[in-house]
Amino acid sequence: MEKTSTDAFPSTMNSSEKQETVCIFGTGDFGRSLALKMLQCDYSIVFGSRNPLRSSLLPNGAEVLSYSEAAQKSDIIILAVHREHYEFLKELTEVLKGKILVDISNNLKINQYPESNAEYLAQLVPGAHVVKAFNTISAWALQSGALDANRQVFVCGNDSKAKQRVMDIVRTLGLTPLDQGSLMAAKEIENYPLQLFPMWKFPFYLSAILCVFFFFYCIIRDIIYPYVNGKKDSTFRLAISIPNRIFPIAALTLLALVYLPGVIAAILQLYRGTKYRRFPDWLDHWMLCRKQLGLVALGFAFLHVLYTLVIPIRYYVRWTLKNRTITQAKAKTEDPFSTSTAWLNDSYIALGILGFFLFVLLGITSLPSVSNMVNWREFRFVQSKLGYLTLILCTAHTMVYGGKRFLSPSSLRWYLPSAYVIALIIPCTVLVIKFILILPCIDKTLARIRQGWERNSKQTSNGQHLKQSSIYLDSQL
Ligand SMILES: Cc1cc2nc3c(=O)[nH]c(=O)nc-3n(C[C@H](O)[C@H](O)[C@H](O)COP(=O)(O)OP(=O)(O)OC[C@H]3O[C@@H](n4cnc5c(N)ncnc54)[C@H](O)[C@@H]3O)c2cc1C
Ligand SMILES: NC(=O)C1=CN([C@@H]2O[C@H](COP(=O)(O)OP(=O)(O)OC[C@H]3O[C@@H](n4cnc5c(N)ncnc54)[C@H](OP(=O)(O)O)[C@@H]3O)[C@@H](O)[C@H]2O)C=CC1
Ligand code: HEM
Ligand SMILES: [Fe+3]
Repeated sequence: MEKTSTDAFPSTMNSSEKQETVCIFGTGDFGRSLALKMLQCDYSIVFGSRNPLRSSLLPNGAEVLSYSEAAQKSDIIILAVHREHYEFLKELTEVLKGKILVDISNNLKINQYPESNAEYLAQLVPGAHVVKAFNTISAWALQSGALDANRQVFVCGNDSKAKQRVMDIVRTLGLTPLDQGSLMAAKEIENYPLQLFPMWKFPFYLSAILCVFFFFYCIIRDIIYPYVNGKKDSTFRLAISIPNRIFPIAALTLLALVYLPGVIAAILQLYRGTKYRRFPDWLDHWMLCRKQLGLVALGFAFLHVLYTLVIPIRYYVRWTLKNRTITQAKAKTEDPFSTSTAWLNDSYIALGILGFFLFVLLGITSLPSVSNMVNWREFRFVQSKLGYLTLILCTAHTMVYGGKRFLSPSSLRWYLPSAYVIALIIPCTVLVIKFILILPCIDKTLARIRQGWERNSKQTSNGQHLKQSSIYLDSQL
């Protein structure tokens, strides 16, 4: 599309303090809500409607005309009409020439049409300057003022002056415009409101897979095995014992998976000898949802702690203790006190408590109100260094919990080791690789690569450098 300057049209100011006149096509929900908000901000509003005389419920102070009459009143026209009805604009091509057409439309499905609604509009009315905006704001939020959750308005368009004027309106309405570039970005902007928690999808699916896998694993080891071998009904374990295995295991595994992409990235950088090559998409995406992975892990850790707190009041636990005491009294024997067991027991619980404390600290620093108070270095220190310490403590907690039984053949059931042994595979792998990576000789090379040094620097010209998008997580914080 050719870029014509929007200087040609002067902004239609009514008086010194009054804002300009803006035309809104369509008297539906969104058109009315936007008009009300704009009138409150001192704009003059002219509606364009199929039936100017029959339009009702319109905010006081707004004028209603036919589409072509309304278009002549302003050089900014906000199109509050569904894409399916854009056809009528073809007849207005002459009137709309050189005007700013703001496309606010959304679709019902991702990629519903081959081209974005805004690009389609630009094809329909080639003489106008199409700007995409407002589609992520709901009519209800505009009217009720409940915009705290999302004040961001993504804006894109090919004519920078037209885009600037729309961004000025957005700002005047008390919203935050975010320039997303040319109209080519419209498709992505239109997809935003249709995505349901995009960054949470991977963590949720992953935790669902982990939980299902360990659920069946525990059912086999803790319920089916005792039944087959001793006709014992252990189904009551489904309520607390098994969840209190699945949840901590999920917490530990997910925590390790937060730190695994960092070490994979480091290995890739070492192997390639440069930081200027993009990571594969899967790694990029994984890196970008580490915060969400971490928070889901924290949720599971909380559940584990709650389930652990109720252990002493469980009937099964009280019965076992009482029964053992009675059996010992009858047999006139007693368990000798084992200092090493006491040490192991206290140690694993202490490690769990400390690990959980740091875990919560990580969660607190990820709250925007807290992360905004610390600078980038401090945030990285907490997230990276304390994060690894959390992983070390939680892994140690699980290992010491295994204690003397850890890897002993007697704890195998149908050749299956205890669930926590499997849960330790990923955390231990991450910690071992991290340990290797921080060995001085490797760490030095990695640090140089991350400062921009390249092993084969002669082969790559500076102009071709591609920045890795995943490392820069600041936008997420
Ligand atoms: C409860 C909880 C909450 C979390 N909240 C957040 C959150 O709010 N936000 C968030 O982003 N993550 C969050 N996370 C995820 C995680 O803690 C962070 O992503 C953490 O930074 C990952 O650490 P890393 O060492 O693997 O980091 P990486 O960023 O992968 O860094 C690895 C190493 O490379 C270095 N490095 C990385 N990039 C560069 C570069 N471009 N140049 C030079 N050196 C570089 C770093 O100094 C670091 O030593 C959370 C995790 C948990 C468990
Ligand atoms: N509602 C919301 O919360 C949001 C809506 N949007 C977008 O805003 C646009 C308008 O949405 P909304 O106001 O909810 O929709 P409505 O159905 O409430 O309003 C659409 C308006 O379009 C006009 N129109 C023009 N031609 C036709 C036609 N052939 N058939 C029917 N109506 C026509 C009508 O106005 P008239 O009768 O005056 O001609 C009608 O009132 C959509 O593109 C939507 O995706 C974006 C973000 C949020
Ligand atoms: C206040 C903090 C914590 C306490 C008091 C605690 C206590 C316990 C206890 C008592 C057990 C044994 C449960 C049983 O006998 O069934 C256990 C097991 C376990 N804990 Fe913790 N824990 C804490 C935090 C954590 C954290 C933060 C993690 C990991 C992220 C974790 C991971 C595990 C794992 C993987 C097991 C083994 C589960 C199994 O297979 O039975 N714990 N913990
Ligand atoms: Fe143009």
